[in-house]
Amino acid sequence: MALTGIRVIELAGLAPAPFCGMILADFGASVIRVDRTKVAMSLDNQARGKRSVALNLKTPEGVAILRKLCVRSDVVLEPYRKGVMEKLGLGPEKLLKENPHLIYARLTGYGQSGPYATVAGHDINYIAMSGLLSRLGRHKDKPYAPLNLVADFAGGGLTCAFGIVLALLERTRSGQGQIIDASMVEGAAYMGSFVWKSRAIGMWERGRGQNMLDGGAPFYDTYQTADGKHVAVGAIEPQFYQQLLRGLGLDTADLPPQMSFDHWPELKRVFEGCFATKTQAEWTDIFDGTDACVTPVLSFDQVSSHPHNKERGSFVTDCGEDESPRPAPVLSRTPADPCLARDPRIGQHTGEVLEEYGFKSEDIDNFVAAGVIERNVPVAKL
Ligand SMILES: C[C@H](CCC[C@H](C)C(=O)SCCNC(=O)CCNC(=O)[C@H](O)C(C)(C)COP(=O)(O)OP(=O)(O)OC[C@H]1O[C@@H](n2cnc3c(N)ncnc32)[C@H](O)[C@@H]1OP(=O)(O)O)[C@H]1CC[C@H]2[C@@H]3[C@H](O)C[C@@H]4C[C@H](O)CC[C@]4(C)[C@H]3C[C@H](O)[C@]12C
Repeated sequence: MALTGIRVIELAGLAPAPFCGMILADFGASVIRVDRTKVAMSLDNQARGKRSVALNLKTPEGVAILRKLCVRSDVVLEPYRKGVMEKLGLGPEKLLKENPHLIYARLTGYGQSGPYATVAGHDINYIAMSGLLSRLGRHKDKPYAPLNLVADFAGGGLTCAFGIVLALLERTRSGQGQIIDASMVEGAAYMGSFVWKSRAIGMWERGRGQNMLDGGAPFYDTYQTADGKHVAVGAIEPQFYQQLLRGLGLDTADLPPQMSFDHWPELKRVFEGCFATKTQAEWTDIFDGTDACVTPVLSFDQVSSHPHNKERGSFVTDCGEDESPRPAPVLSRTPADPCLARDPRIGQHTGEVLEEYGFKSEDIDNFVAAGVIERNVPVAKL
């Protein structure tokens, strides 16, 4: 796999950093998640392929152990509020001095500087601060956050993983590590570059929910079908729009022009009436194989058995029968090979990892006795 041989230390966080760690693990990195001790249950549901070490960083021994892990690693990924790592004696200056090759990734909401740097926040706050949230939502409705996808995962976890891969690539030339300041506000804003830059051509001149790609246009929206399900319509280009009208049994001559903003509400009502006459499956039969850009809105239950996704193997099932998306994109020679074993328990790999990093077994036993680390070895079922 592309990242085989790369050693990553991920400090356990809420959602964005776990996703970043999972991406790296999916593509072959050895990812060790450092969990707190005395925790009943992991919050990490993106733990695929990771190992867990339970370490009390509020002890000097715990800090020393982490430093030793970082000396022999390529990447450390930290998801805490600005200043937390420095307070623990684990700041980047110190760790990079001990290991100049280390890539020190800091994944936060507001970044490492500025008046908000130390303030708590979540995805919705970060997309609000990026400007994007002001553009998301329906006409005459309040701004609406699309799950916690934009900042936490696209602007956060994925962007940070990209930064790590860039730094690893650059390190092959310079031999040096570096610090990555991954702010979810900036990651989300950057992901929104198309929106920013297409303002110049008037794409967002109208209010929220009244533009072509934000639910304003009748040819770029979802519609309810006769069985209460939905279809998604994305027929932007005139030649595809014509195919949409053909499938709906509508005649261009009876309708206002596609790009007449003032007629969009009226045209939407026409489309709503049409789509309400047949079931989702019936519309799928009509539109499948055409360029009308109409697709069923699939539920999580339906998605892996759709013939297209099924043929490509777009979803994987783990040993607990849980389905999830396979890693993307697909690399031809070195594709990801996601681990299908059960997620690690907190501290499941403490002993194994510490031995791998050169700790003696008697020292490991002493750390356990002192409450610096925890081992949680699963009991074999007979
Ligand atoms: C799925 C839910 C997650 C939702 C995601 C949400 C929408 C997001 O947007 S996540 C993005 C959040 N923002 C960031 O990550 C930005 C950067 N980070 C921060 O700004 C902050 O970390 C913070 C604001 C997120 C949290 O601040 P906090 O004050 O808590 O922490 P910090 O200041 O960073 O300091 C950390 C301290 O911890 C110490 N530490 C760290 N490691 C160790 C260690 N190994 N040993 C000892 N100490 C350690 C460190 O030193 C710091 O100490 P100090 O403070 O003294 O300096 C999930 C959200 C809630 C979940 C549910 C909930 O938990 C209840 C259930 C629990 C159960 O177990 C499972 C089911 C739950 C229902 C659970 C389910 C889901 O997981 C959630 C809903």
